[in-house]
Amino acid sequence: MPHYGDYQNAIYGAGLAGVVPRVPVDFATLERRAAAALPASTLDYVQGGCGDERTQRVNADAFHHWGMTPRMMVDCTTRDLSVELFGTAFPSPVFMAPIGVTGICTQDGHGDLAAARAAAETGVPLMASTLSNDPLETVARQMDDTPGFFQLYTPKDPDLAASLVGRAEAAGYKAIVVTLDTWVTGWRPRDLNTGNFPQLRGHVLTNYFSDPVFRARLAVPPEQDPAAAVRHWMGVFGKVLTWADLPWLRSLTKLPLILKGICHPDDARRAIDGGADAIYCSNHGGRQANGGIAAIDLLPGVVAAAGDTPVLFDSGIRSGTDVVKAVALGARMVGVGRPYSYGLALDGTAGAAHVLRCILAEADLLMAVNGYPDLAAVRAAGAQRLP
Ligand SMILES: Cc1cc2nc3c(=O)[nH]c(=O)nc-3n(C[C@H](O)[C@H](O)[C@H](O)COP(=O)(O)O)c2cc1C
Ligand SMILES: O=C(O)C(=O)c1ccccc1
Repeated sequence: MPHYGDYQNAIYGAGLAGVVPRVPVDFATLERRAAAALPASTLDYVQGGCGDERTQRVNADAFHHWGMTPRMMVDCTTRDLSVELFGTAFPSPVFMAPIGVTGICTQDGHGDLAAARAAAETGVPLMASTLSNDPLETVARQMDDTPGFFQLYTPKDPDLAASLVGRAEAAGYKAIVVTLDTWVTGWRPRDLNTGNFPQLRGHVLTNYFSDPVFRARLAVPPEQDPAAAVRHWMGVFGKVLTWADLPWLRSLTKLPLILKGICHPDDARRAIDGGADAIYCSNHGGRQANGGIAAIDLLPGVVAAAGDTPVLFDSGIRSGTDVVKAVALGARMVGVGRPYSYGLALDGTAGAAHVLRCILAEADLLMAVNGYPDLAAVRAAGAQRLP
């Protein structure tokens, strides 16, 4: 069982030798440092959100109106953060949420491989986005024994959808995560003010350009006419999914199917009735719709509706404390988004691994201090909504 809190001792020990962390341990400093390191266009895309970014801000701020009560005299010498999902044991509830511009978060353009190596080093699973600078097969190979998930952006071309899912299965991904909330791009003033949308500049489309079905639709290969390939991508990218599509989505794979972007209890029930194996409660980090409710405030309703079906969560996780609160409110697994992108930007694989280790160490030490020896105890303790 990993002792995540030991990372704190490692940092203090290095400090005795005059060595301080290359990447900050807290989110505010991490974001400031990443802002100075990333090209302005990438920073705007990663850091920005929809409208005046109010939903993005409340996602993170809302964690402050949930509080936990410590219990004393509990033997918490070691903490067990492990969870089970679809019969697989994971050492912790933390995973890396899919981030479609991971590729360009590192200077070499291979951020997807760096993130997959961070997964291998930490045991924190990566949900690999359809939008990637390296093919999903190459990304999977970097994960070693850490299970990976494949996030599907469902294209309008059903054969292409089937091809992407088939490739993900063959590459060994353990589940298919279908994102429901991004068939069209939300209104993002930062990117609009600079006229920058990375995909249109040919970034992160490798899974399409390497796909036999996608290639068969083009007059000439993407290598010969990248602009035409990007235009084809624009036409095919975002299918509007309705409940009528769920049987088809379900039929695409025998792998567990996770639906991402579900925030309403009725939608959770309908997804489960339609064969989803897990619900992923998320508002896309406030990037798609503004004027929304903080995702963490919607989680309890989704968890209650989901019953025994596991619920994954992301949107606003900035610390280990946030992870513990999300588990207390019923999340089986908890996704980290922007923070690991910033770790990648500052120090590649090591930077992302460091960000994840800091989050895990804080979660572990919080459980130690609060008298929660495992995640069942966290869940039983719950979190209280503050007035
Ligand atoms: C730059 C960026 C790109 C993203 N790309 C994807 C994607 O390709 N697929 C997807 O399902 N979600 C994508 N998301 C949403 C994340 O999976 C996740 O829901 C969100 O980042 C959580 O919010 P947080 O970053 O504030 O923690 C992206 C998020 C960011 C910040
Ligand atoms: O930037 C995003 O959040 C994202 O996931 C996306 C992907 C493709 C088109 C628009 C948005």
